Amino acid sequence: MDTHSTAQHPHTLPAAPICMEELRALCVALPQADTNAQDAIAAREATLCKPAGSLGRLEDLTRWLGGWQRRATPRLEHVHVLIFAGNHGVAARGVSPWPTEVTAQMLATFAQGRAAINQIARSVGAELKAVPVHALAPTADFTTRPAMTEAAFVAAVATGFNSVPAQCDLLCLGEMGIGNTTAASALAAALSANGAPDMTLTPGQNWAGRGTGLDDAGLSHKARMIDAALACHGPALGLKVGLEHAVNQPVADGLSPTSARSTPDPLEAARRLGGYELAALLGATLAARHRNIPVLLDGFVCLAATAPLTLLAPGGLAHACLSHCATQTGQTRRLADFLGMEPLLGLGLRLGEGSGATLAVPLLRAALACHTGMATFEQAAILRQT
Ligand SMILES: O=C(O)c1ccc[n+]([C@@H]2O[C@H](COP(=O)([O-])O)[C@@H](O)[C@H]2O)c1
Ligand SMILES: Cc1cc2nc[nH]c2cc1C
Repeated sequence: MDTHSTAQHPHTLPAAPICMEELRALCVALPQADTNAQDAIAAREATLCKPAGSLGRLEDLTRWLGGWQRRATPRLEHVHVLIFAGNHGVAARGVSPWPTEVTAQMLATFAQGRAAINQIARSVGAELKAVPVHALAPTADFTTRPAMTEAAFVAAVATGFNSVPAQCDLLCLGEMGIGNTTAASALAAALSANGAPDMTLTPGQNWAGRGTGLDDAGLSHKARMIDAALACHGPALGLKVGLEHAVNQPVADGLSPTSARSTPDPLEAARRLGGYELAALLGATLAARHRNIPVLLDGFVCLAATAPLTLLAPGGLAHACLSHCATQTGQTRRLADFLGMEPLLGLGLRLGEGSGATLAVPLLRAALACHTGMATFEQAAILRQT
């Protein structure tokens, strides 16, 4: 029995979902943070020898860790990095300057311990695992049809769900997949329209970024491909397609723009516009929530992949922190603002692989060290002026 755990969690650990209905049920029946642990942490924080609130977000992070770990004394002994890798049919449309072979080549590099994330994980004392999803077979080109079948989407979610280690104090999530910033952009555009007045989609150019290094012409082409995907799937998702999306694409599932459903479905958006590794990221984040594990999300692709959780249940991503935004004006910032999340780091990071999430681990270790190691005012014999 763990003496630091403040309450027995009432939630039994669910199995991975095997169909959309089970997945949806798991996404809406989420355990909440342990408020007893959070209150105990806040109470101790107030006694520590520093002006109240002077450690800023570090104080919030300790409370966040404890609340989701359900521990008044959180711990960071077992920190894991999980990278999900997948390939994308839309890559055949020239949306990335790199060939899709790079996805498998980087997986081999992770296995050899020679990628950036291997060095970062080692340097912060985290264990790394990279998982190919759907055997790296590409999704369908989502500019003309859904990226995944329901069965393959749910199987990829289950891969992520089942990859979360049983003994884990903090999970850093990352991804690898040539073309996946186009999928993330299309998904972010669709999901953010969920909150827009009248469900109107914003143009692809609002969501397209340079990814792994597109030039200006490549960036415009990528925005057009995102618009094509939105034109194809928007109506079936109940989203209003604007003129900028009208690029003579076939309309998905025989729906016309005027026969749009009135209830948008974030999981259906993820199936149509996402990718296998994005689905696995969703599954891992969902499993972490059901297993009391706080999560660090690595940038834009991870954020877009897991955004359906927030749209399906209020606070669905409350157990997750966004590690970084490369810039203050890019699409990660836009999506973070939409989801009400504030990144921990900047640093101009735009690698992926879980690099930003893992770089944030020392911040959490420092926050925890302050919380557990500092003297109280009483121990330090410090009195406030009266
Ligand atoms: O995380 C980021 O900010 C980020 C920005 C650009 C590219 N990436 C990585 O680059 C790959 C996708 O880029 P692209 O241009 O092929 O869509 C994928 O492996 C991501 O991990 C990652
Ligand atoms: C070389 C390379 C390494 C990566 N790591 C994550 N995404 C990547 C994309 C490329 C192209």
